Amino acid sequence: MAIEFKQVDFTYQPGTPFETKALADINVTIPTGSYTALIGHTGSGKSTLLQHLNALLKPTSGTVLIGDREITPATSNKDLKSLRRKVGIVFQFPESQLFEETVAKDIAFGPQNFGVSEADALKTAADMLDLVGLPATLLDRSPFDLSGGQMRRVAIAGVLAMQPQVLVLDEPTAGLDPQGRLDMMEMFAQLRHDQDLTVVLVTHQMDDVANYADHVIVMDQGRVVKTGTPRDVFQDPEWLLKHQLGLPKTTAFARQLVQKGLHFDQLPLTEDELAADLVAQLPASAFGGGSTDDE
Ligand SMILES: Nc1ncnc2c1ncn2[C@@H]1O[C@H](COP(=O)(O)OP(=O)(O)OP(=O)(O)O)[C@@H](O)[C@H]1O
Repeated sequence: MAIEFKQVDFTYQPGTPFETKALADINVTIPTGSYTALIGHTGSGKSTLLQHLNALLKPTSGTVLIGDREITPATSNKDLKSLRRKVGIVFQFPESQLFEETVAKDIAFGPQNFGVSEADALKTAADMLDLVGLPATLLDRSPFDLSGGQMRRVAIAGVLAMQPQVLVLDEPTAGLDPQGRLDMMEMFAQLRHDQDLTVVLVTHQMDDVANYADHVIVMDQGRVVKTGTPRDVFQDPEWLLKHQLGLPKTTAFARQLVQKGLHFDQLPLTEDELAADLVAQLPASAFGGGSTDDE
């Protein structure tokens, strides 16, 4: 399901001394099936834009097209339920929203709220727990007895239980250890593939953008200042610096190598790309033990 912003402005607390224009003239599309990363310096408007993806916020002016639904300043708050099902948002630290006695009940809460029978919702809960890589033995446990990473997966299972078409992730790996981060990012890639999801990821982790996204939206001071593939966005380090953004670690390392005289046709984005580029530049003699031609 595609989401399109047309000339969207958003102002917090208009007409008060606290009035803040958070979005200005946003014209951007999140294509169906894309893995879109939304990046930008703190305060650039990412969270505000994210809340427009399922009409938690409505534009002050302009239009957001979410699938076939058109959201304008005049859209009523009624009748947004089906939209909220289609676009599932995993907010930062979603585990803080767990509240039920058992893992099963927590995951089943959303579907039951939408009229699914208890038996069917509990069946869905079991399926979703499996989908997020947790064992069925956890179903009857209290969510509060789980590890932080497991709690987060349960919270994500609760969002997936609504069978969204678009999964929106707001800094989903914040606070996890490196292995936990990697596992979580791999899980989203797998879910996207298996569930045919459109994914929107808000992140400050440029490595994740390079490794997983295929479309990037860059924001600065409430405006979209660039859209493109990760390769488009990360080819101009000076431009990124100007917008207070960094490079993926691999790209930053490749840049150091360029300063020491190596050449890359394009700066590599991932470890695999860097390794392949370096190997291609090394002389055959660097590969010890392979050749017996001279003997
Ligand atoms: N509830 C609010 N009331 C008034 N102003 C707000 C509110 N929420 C955000 N803002 C302001 O809107 C602007 C955009 O904030 P937003 O949270 O969307 O940025 P962000 O890019 O998500 O930042 P971060 O990376 O720190 O999460 C900022 O100037 C912020 O101070």
